[in-house]
Amino acid sequence: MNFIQQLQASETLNDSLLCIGLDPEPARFPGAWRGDAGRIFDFCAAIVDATKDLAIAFKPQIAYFAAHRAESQLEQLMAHIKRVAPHVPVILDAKRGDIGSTAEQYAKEAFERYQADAVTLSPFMGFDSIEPYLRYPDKGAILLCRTSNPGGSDWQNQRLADVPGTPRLYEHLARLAQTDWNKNGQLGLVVGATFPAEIARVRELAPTLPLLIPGVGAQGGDAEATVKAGWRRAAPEANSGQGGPIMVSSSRAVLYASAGDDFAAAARRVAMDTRALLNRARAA
Ligand SMILES: O=C(O)c1cc(=O)[nH]c(=O)n1[C@@H]1O[C@H](COP(=O)(O)O)[C@@H](O)[C@H]1O
Repeated sequence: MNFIQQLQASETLNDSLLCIGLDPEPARFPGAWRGDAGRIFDFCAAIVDATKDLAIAFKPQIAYFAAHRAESQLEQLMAHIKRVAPHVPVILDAKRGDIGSTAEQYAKEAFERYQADAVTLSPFMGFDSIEPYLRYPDKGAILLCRTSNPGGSDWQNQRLADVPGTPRLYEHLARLAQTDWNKNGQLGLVVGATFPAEIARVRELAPTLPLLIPGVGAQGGDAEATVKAGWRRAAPEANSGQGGPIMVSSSRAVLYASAGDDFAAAARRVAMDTRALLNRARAA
């Protein structure tokens, strides 16, 4: 199964559009684990175990592991997810972007070392910085397009020429990702839940691509507007050009729903509520 097929299967099996972000911060761990970077695996594994029937995908953020010299715990976590939730694809959030020869090493890191099903990438350096990832045709490569942070507007929302009607940078990228760059049909795009109008525009330009949509929960994005803007019912005919999956991602709101020993049960409750909210918007 390639990444898009994995997403379609997990959306159906877990009846979910919710991606759970794994951003472990030892300072926020519960009880006796607080401040203990040696518990990163235990914390994340408990969250995975509590939510594995609720998620379309998991998304570990590599910086939260590397900052604590916890790469071996990330390897352990990836193996754990494959073991207990083989039906839920894993996106390594690394936002890599570099010249081709270095990108080859990053691709190897994501797909061979960590066995990720997809990776997030910064497309700022152009197609040759993306191409090495396309040599793994079953894996997903998800390009930053219209990010959730306020500074996302600094570049991404600029027009390519100072002429009304000229595409904005994020629109140009969405079009390229849907067409010329998508050699093996494995590209996806990141669009922030904090900008629903732009999600709708990206969906117009990239009707079949998977969209990773962070920014609900802690960043205050509108979950309902996000689904309305990005989700389209798949048309019955194959290759109809519609209905790319969406993964609406939340990290802190799920992980730190409780600071107590009931953190995993609390994470499950928030994940259930968020999944239900997204599903109601999908049905509306
Ligand atoms: O690629 C991402 O996942 C990402 C893109 C983006 O535009 N905004 C964004 O917040 N993210 C990531 O999504 C997560 C957001 O976490 P919460 O705000 O806690 O839900 C972090 O790991 C960010 O690095």
